[in-house]
Amino acid sequence: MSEAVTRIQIAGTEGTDPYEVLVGRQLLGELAGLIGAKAKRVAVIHPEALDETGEALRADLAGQGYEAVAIQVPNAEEAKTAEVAAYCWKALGQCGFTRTDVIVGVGGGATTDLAGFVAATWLRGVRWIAVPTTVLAMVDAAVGGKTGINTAEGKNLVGAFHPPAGVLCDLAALDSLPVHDYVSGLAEIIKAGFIADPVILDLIEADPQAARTPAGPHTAELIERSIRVKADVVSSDLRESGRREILNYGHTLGHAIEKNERYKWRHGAAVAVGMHFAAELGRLAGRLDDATADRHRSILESVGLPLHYRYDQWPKLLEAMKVDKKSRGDLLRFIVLDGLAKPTVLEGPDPAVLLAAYGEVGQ
Ligand SMILES: NC(=O)c1ccc[n+]([C@@H]2O[C@H](COP(=O)([O-])OP(=O)(O)OC[C@H]3O[C@@H](n4cnc5c(N)ncnc54)[C@H](O)[C@@H]3O)[C@@H](O)[C@H]2O)c1
Ligand SMILES: O=C(O)C(=O)C[C@@H](O)[C@H](O)[C@H](O)COP(=O)(O)O
Ligand SMILES: [Zn+2]
Repeated sequence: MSEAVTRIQIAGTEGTDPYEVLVGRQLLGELAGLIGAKAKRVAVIHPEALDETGEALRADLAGQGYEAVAIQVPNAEEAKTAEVAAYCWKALGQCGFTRTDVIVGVGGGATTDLAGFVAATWLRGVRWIAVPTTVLAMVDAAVGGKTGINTAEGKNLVGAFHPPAGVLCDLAALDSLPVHDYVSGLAEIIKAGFIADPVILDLIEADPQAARTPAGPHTAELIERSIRVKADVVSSDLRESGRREILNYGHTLGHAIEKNERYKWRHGAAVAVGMHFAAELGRLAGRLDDATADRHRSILESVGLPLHYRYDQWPKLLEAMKVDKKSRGDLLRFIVLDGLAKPTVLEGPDPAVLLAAYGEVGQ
């Protein structure tokens, strides 16, 4: 694999600064430049699973003269709570964190969502840098400035648009990722393939088993292509006024499943079921051809992602979907495909069509 560093630009829009997503290895040397000369303090927010990484980063920054603190948070979705955000605010307050100081979020998407949210809210917004360590966080969560936490009522219901100053995707981090988490990230990569870049689908279909590990031949290309899809979308619609909604493909049902599972399912697994549902919905609404709809099942299954969820849970899922951020009043809205790489919005589908689509997913 090439040791070159790829730099992907995100445009600064709507009053925000441009920034870069770097993909490569041994990128931590880039951190000081991103932190900048004005910062005196740096807070490294990391999950329990990465305590050694978090502490090494803290020690390195302290060696460079910063007052560096490490803030350890729970793993995975347990970090995306108001209580954990309050714990982080307390730690920042206790070390006298000011508007020129910088937060570094190191971890998976749950950690970068939390760290970004803490950065967005502390003193009404401080600089932050994302160091994603899962494939999902590299290709999606750490890019684009959506930050947030969950509530009992739903996924990501509290949050802010607050782009990072930079994103460092060190591919070496993926070597320690459990296969279950690696595969979960493939769901967002496959999403990018269906909504915008079908070459992604071809690369995975060429050898689905190889795609399940970071040692696969196309790992860097899959990650970079997915980041480019996201970069293109968020560069033109940071605050989801329109086009950005396509990144929500599979998420309407996916988020409802996550809530129903009390956030114990991995996000990517729930989104995989959600994309299967969206494909069936597109097909039944007369938008999507059979071959592309069937391709969802085959590719998701080939890498080991789930297609199905409990049929008896439909009433609860329908209720949860009503608070999806794409809903307007009582109108449910879904991203579906008019064809491969042709995402569009389906507004207020007939409840019978929704149920029929779930009939293909529920078991
Ligand atoms: N903001 C966005 O635009 C956006 C986009 C997509 C997903 N998300 C969010 O991202 C979250 C999912 O992120 P995820 O799939 O990365 O899961 P995650 O953050 O829950 O991480 C999965 C597990 O892996 C551990 N981990 C992280 N890096 C590791 C490494 N290198 N080695 C070993 N263990 C490691 C974590 O501590 C955790 O236990 C969800 O909350 C989802 O809503 C946000
Ligand atoms: O960046 C976006 O926009 C997305 O929708 C990307 C999704 O993969 C991601 O899970 C996001 O957090 C969902 O956003 P939400 O607004 O539906 O909570
Ligand atoms: Zn997602």
